[in-house]
Amino acid sequence: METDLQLESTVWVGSKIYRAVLTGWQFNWTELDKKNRDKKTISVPVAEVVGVEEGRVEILPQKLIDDTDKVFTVFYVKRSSTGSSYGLLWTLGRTQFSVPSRVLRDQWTKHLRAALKTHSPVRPNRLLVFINPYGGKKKGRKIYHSLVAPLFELAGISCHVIVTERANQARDHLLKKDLTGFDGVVCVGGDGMFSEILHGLIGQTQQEAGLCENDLTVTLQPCPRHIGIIPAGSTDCVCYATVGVIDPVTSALHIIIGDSQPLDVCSVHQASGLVRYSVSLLGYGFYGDVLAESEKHRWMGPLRYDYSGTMMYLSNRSYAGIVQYLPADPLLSSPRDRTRCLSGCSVCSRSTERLFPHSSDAGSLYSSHYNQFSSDSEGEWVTVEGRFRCVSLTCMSSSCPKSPLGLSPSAHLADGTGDLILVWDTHPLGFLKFLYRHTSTEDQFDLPFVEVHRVKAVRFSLPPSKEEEEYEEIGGLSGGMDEEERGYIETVSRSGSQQHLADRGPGREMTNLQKTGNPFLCGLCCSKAPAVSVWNCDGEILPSIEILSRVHGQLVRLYARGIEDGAAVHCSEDIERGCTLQI
Ligand SMILES: CCCCCCCCCCCCC/C=C/[C@@H](O)[C@H](COP(=O)(O)O)NC(=O)CCCCC
Ligand SMILES: Nc1ncnc2c1ncn2[C@@H]1O[C@H](COP(=O)(O)OP(=O)(O)O)[C@@H](O)[C@H]1O
Ligand SMILES: [Ca+2]
Repeated sequence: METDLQLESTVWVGSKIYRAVLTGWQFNWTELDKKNRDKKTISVPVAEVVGVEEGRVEILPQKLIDDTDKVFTVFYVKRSSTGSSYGLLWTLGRTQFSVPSRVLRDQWTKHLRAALKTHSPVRPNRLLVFINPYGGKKKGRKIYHSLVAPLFELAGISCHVIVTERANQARDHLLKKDLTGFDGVVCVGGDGMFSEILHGLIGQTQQEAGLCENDLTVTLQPCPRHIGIIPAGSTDCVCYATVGVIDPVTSALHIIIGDSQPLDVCSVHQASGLVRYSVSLLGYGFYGDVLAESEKHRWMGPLRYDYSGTMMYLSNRSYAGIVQYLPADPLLSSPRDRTRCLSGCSVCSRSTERLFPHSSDAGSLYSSHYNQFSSDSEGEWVTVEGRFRCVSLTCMSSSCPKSPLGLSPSAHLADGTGDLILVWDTHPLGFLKFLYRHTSTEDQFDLPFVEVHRVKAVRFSLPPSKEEEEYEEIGGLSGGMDEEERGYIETVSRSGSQQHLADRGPGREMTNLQKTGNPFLCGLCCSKAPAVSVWNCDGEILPSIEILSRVHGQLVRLYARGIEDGAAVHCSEDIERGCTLQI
């Protein structure tokens, strides 16, 4: 039987006989018994077919073609559980079909390819790929060329590949070069590399739209190009939180089939304008100190975070600060509602309607972005002041292999809000309990010294008494910076004027860790601790302490689909915790 996008015939897979049916949206093949009765059916959505080739074809580890006249091979997405990770692992499924004639073989390949074009219009044709050869365990190049490039080739995607030679090369390229013809940008690296792509694409989009990124109140234009992440970094949080596993093949398959996951982005401003964007972690205190310390130990690779985390825990620091936040609508969702943002999340879908009220399809999203920060609809700011172990803002769960449920397990990828986590100063064992709960399913917010708020914006400032001490000791915290970078550290004084660290005079205090060289003594015995910490912004140290951050709903789109519902099956602990799983 044959119509435009439909085809049905008898086929053989190995020695077994099947009836194969293409219905347009679905391709399936059913094993038949000797009396022609149906046995098992395998069904693949056309949207998840990766490619169709004439003959018997192998792709990995290398492409081998045996162009047998009456055989065609179909490649498609196959799911398997990982056991340990939250999401589902995708692998490349491959089935070789034999048919009675070459004519029928050609009909099958023609129809399947036509169905792919018709039903998967969002697939990328051309991609710009940046590889950071130094990220994570320095395996970016190998991962791309051995695991990813063959899949892109199979899917007929053409790629322009740039192996970076310096930090910020990818960002600068995106800001300066004409991106016409590229459907998306892929980064092979970690969260820092993703952040470069994020800055490049957001900046380039605002330039084209004539919008000023420095203006905190401006409604930024969502980026029309998708970002793909092939994980090859240290934390790989953005990949883990949007796909559910750290696996280059899974991520490559999401890119190939043109999956689309919107993502909220925080912009971070100081008085003089935009400082950076953040998606995974904007953290002051513990996470800032861990990052600053870890930069001195980059040679350790991903282990630098474990080492620095231990050192910073033992140094037992807390910092004074004033936190102001603008709460999000509590009727829409809450960071304590025990839901999980999964693929097709209803909270995020409703947010799309709210953020883009006049758009009926994704294509028109970019012309009707609702002003999310108009002063009349802002609401009331809340102010808290005190000493904190850490102050963190994340606009997604920020789950990662270190913390499978993340910094805020019920945060949403695309709801236009972020979660503000305030950990007040507490006893070292209390703080250890808080940190340890990130590695298990125990609720890290169910502690008396922890608060979590769903917010639209956050402001952080130093209490008046800290103003003088502000940068006295930042030299000890900005361990990863060279002299030149340190010179750039500046603050906004309470009167609003900016002052350079270099202008602040002599007498910079050493941190206790520097004085004693002993983290135990430093944390537990010495009295003088640094007065200020630094901000960790997705793995970069910010040059300012007093900042204002706001969430921009669904500012970028990733080639991902969120964590698939099938993952719920593997999360028995979550069900015990009473989670409602959002579908
Ligand atoms: C006693 C056990 C303590 C375990 C604490 C676990 C807490 C883990 C939370 C991790 C949140 C990660 C948020 C992501 C941050 C990344 O953007 C950033 C840069 O990543 P990359 O470019 O890949 O290097 N990573 C970090 O800042 C690492 C934080 C590690 C904190 C221990
Ligand atoms: N060729 C390069 N040399 C040095 N640094 C680079 C290069 N390319 C990218 N970077 C920078 O390396 C930093 C870390 O990269 P990332 O891929 O996130 O690895 P990791 O997860 O190990 O930190 C990023 O901030 C990025 O700007
Ligand atoms: Ca969010």
